[in-house]
Amino acid sequence: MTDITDIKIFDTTLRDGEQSPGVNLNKEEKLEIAKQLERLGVDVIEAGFPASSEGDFRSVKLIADTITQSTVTALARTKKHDIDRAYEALKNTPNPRIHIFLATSPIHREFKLKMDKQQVIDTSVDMVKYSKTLFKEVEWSAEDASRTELPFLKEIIEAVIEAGATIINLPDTVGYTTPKEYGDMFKYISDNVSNIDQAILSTHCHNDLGMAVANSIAGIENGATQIECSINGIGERAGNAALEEIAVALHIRGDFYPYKTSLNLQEIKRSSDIVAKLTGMPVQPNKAIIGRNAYAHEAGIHQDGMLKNAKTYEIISPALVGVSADSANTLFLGKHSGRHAFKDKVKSFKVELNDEELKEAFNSFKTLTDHKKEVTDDDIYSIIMEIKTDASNISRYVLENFEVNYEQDGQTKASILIMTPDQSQVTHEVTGSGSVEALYKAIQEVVAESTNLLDYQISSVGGGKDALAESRVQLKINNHQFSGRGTAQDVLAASANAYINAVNRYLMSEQSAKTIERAKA
Ligand SMILES: CC(=O)SCCNC(=O)CCNC(=O)[C@H](O)C(C)(C)COP(=O)(O)OP(=O)(O)OC[C@H]1O[C@@H](n2cnc3c(N)ncnc32)[C@H](O)[C@@H]1OP(=O)(O)O
Ligand SMILES: CC(C)C(=O)C(=O)O
Ligand SMILES: [Mg+2]
Repeated sequence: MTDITDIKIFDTTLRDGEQSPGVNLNKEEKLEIAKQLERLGVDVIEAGFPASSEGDFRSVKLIADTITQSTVTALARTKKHDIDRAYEALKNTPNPRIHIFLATSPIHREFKLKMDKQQVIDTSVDMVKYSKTLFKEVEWSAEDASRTELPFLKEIIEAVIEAGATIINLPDTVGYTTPKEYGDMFKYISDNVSNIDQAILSTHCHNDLGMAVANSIAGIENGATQIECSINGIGERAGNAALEEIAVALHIRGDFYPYKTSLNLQEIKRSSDIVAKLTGMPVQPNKAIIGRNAYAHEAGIHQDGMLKNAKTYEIISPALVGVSADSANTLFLGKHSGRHAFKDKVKSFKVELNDEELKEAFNSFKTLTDHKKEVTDDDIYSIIMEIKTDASNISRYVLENFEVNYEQDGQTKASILIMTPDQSQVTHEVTGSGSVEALYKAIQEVVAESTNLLDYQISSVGGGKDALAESRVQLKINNHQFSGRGTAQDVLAASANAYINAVNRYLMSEQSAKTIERAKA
């Protein structure tokens, strides 16, 4: 019988994933994702890059102070300052790891770093040694490893292991490699690096040519025992290898692949949902494992086969990854439901709400039942996430009321009543050429910040004609980009909430920057 190898899952949703253009998570959002990653059972959570900003430092620290099961790691350049910031952020977590990187390929050495081979080796060795004075676990990454000369890669890996690195990551930074080529690189390193038994090898693949998952699997077939990946495959440019695809491929093809992970596959759908919601990056319908259509059968011949035996066309049971068979509720929640049933439902999401939050969630749920016949799991999860990541502890704008009078051939009138951060109530009326346009103009003219709408999206959450509307916006506020999201029964209310949410997220970041300044002073 073939031995089964344990594969460690290193999740980089909160670091490389957050490098996706347009994604900007605040610390409350990052913490919610980190808690879900822990429930999913990932071995390592890469929480961020503390030296990159004060905000990221605080997010990594909050995660490190909270997470107890998974290893928490943070990225650092080969610079003492970056390593010190990572140490400060990670020092309270039970299982800390530093992740330092330096590019090794000729093109990065020559044009970006302006270093020769020896300088790249010396800098890496010095910084691994320095890291070792602060951390037991030191991961070193050879950025752009897949375009690096193999003999040089062998030489530098031997040197950093000698200096104390315990994990060696060989990224395909630009998504250029192929499964055969990437696998061969791991084989070469496993066969030729004299001290490789003192470190574990790791993959980190990008999806520019659509081969990130295949490349990662080729890596483990040739000696790697850690895979770096992200939920929904988000990440720089075309993204990283998708965690859910790797996890389910190894599970479903366990007859072929002798590997196992410690992931709780049932948590995959929920992890995907929370990341899509909080990053504002929806999942494409035909995305493997978690797309809306991944378990839908449309063609008559397929439906006929499914009815006769589901295995004719279905290789993955939706329940395996936490997609309920009909995506409907087993416990129907509606107008006549009470607190107990609601609390029970919240419990099933494994999200903790304190009494105050539970009360607020129940009230929002009850309001929703006045408008919606059936409240779905997605609706309730949206309500919970709105509350968990709310900025209500800061001075902010609250849209108290609005009215829009749409005229097909004329000008649409919008009037709003807003509570401003200094607690004054302001009413304002404008005309515009459409409902959303008029509403946004009214808000824009009331808020003190200079805002400019860059992107606007509206979609439905859950199914049915009375589904909740979810809106996402990107605003430019005082020269910074902020995203906002809003959920409501009505599309205009969702749109208005999204706009206000983006402005409040801006205020929140301003207020926390001021708190940091004050703390420093
Ligand atoms: C492949 C990856 O995903 S790597 C991670 C990428 N992630 C990010 O860059 C997100 C966060 N980054 C940031 O916030 C900023 O880039 C910072 C704070 C890290 C640095 O900002 P700045 O000091 O303004 O530098 P900038 O980003 O313009 O340039 C990067 C500098 O780091 C150097 N550098 C790049 N990689 C490394 C490294 N691994 N070790 C040491 N120095 C490095 C570059 O050569 C350049 O140096 P130079 O200023 O001497 O030319
Ligand atoms: C920092 C490293 C690990 C990276 O993200 C890459 O090379 O893609
Ligand atoms: Mg990367």
